[in-house]
Amino acid sequence: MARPLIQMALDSLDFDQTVALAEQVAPHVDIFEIGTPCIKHNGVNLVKALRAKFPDKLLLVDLKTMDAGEYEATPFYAAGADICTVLGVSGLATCKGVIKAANAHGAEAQIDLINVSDKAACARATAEAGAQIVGIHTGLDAQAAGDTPFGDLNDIARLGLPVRISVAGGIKQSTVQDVVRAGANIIVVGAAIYGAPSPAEAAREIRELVDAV
Ligand SMILES: O=C(CO)[C@H](O)[C@H](O)COP(=O)(O)O
Repeated sequence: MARPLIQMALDSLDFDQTVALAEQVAPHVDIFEIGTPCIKHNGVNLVKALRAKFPDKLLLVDLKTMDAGEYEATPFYAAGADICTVLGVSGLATCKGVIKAANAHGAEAQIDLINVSDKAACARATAEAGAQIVGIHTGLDAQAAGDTPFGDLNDIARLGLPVRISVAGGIKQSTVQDVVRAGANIIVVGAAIYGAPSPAEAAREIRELVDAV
């Protein structure tokens, strides 16, 4: 298996703080995720700024698109996004729109399985439609209620679909190696890095743990 990628979730609303945090953790992560609240607040200009500052990093824009897939995603790919997310609950037509926009830009579409009731069916159908990545995702509100992404990760990994698997939802130092072993190709980390006393140090620890598996 290719080396798992580490994705840093940039979840601040503040433009300058987001860029500053990206600078701190850059040596240790592969993908910068512009989180949903952050992209809603700052828009496409933040994509352009991060693209210009970090030409060698992958950029994921967490649009969580729910409708008008191609129309919504196109300007973000055009601004330099490598990956945009679309909600599996939006339905196949919207997912296909984002996949089409991704393909038109030589980029990738990620299907977020958050709150999808039949995750295996959604993952199968969207993989068949050409999605490159499916995201197992326990959102922040569900985490607060005690949920974790681990069971869903095992279920989806077992399907052996021709997609990369991303996992998000409270991943931290004590769980990151288990998710790598369970088959995650992209490990998303937010609070465990940005909430640490030293985000750079926390990102470095995560990198070491992932690379040691
Ligand atoms: O997409 C998100 C919320 O919808 C977060 O960015 C994602 O869950 C990662 O953050 P954390 O590691 O704090 O859960």
